[in-house]
Amino acid sequence: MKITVLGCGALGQLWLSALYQQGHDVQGWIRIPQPFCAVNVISPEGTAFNRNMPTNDPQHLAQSELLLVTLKAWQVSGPVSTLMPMLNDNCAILLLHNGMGTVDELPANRLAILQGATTHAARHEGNSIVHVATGATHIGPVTPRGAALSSLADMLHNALPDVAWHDNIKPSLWNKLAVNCVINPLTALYNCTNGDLLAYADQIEQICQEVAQVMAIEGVEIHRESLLSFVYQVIESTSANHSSMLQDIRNQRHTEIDYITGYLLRRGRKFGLTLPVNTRLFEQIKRKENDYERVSSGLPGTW
Ligand SMILES: NC(=O)C1=CN([C@@H]2O[C@H](COP(=O)(O)OP(=O)(O)OC[C@H]3O[C@@H](n4cnc5c(N)ncnc54)[C@H](OP(=O)(O)O)[C@@H]3O)[C@@H](O)[C@H]2O)C=CC1
Ligand SMILES: CC(C)(CO)C(=O)C(=O)O
Repeated sequence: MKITVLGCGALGQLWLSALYQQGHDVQGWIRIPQPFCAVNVISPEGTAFNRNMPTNDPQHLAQSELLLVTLKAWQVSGPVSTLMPMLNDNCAILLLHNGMGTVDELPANRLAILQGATTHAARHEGNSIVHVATGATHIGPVTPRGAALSSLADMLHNALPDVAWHDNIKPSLWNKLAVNCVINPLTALYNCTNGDLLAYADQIEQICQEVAQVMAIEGVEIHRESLLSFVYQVIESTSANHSSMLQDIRNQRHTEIDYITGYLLRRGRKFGLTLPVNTRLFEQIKRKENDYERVSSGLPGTW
């Protein structure tokens, strides 16, 4: 299959190497137009994949059957909107990122758009991407034309297992959002590993209670206790992790809070819910983010 992977960071390189090794005709799409990028991936078993892969070929993009988007949530709408007019009518777009709400930012279109959530873990180490842990990727349609594309899950599964297809992807995305609403802001505020969050049971329960309220109104069937136990399961299975938000804050990078807690608050507000616990967490993370973003933009600290 002809595929373009937009965003050649940790997840992007993982997919580029896996799809290439499965025999697919794959290119990357990077910010700086250049004809290739180095893809260096170290598998969980320690095997290295090192290869220069083609990038930014407009003809390859126009013929692609899949645009796999592995950008951070806040990076998605700009480049995807720019590339959309260059895609053919039968090209599917698969958004693979933490958080929700990016699909609402895209211009009106008739394309097949899918979204997914993954539990694979990969991180940058020097010039390489270390595939720290294998996991599962859940994908499904977020526009009507995506509904017929379950065969994509099989193709992706053969490259980087496990991949599961869901006719209704909403519950998987909301469950992942719940996990991120708990783990990401709390670890960033307490500057701790995911496992250390076991000491904050009351706060975890309050966050989950508010998320469950919004999920119920969104029509996602959920029991408060099972959501809580799912969140604890992830805390335990990723206990040694430093969450992506903690890493973003430590490295003074823009976080995904607007698409995690921010998305929850926007959906809650639509239904008249105030969600005080998540609102406070959102404000605390934005304050941290604003501190360094204001400094780097050269703006004064107060206005
Ligand atoms: N890594 C992981 O283990 C997991 C990640 N996720 C989620 O997946 C998403 C991607 O994460 P991850 O791969 O770690 O992130 P990375 O930051 O490693 O990758 C994003 C890549 O996109 C590039 N990029 C940014 N803007 C553009 C643009 N306009 N055009 C082309 N490329 C661009 C970035 O380049 P540059 O660096 O130059 O900005 C970077 O290489 C996030 O939502 C993350 O939360 C989910 C589960 C696990
Ligand atoms: C599941 C979790 C919390 C793992 O660290 C994650 O998705 C992240 O760090 O962004």
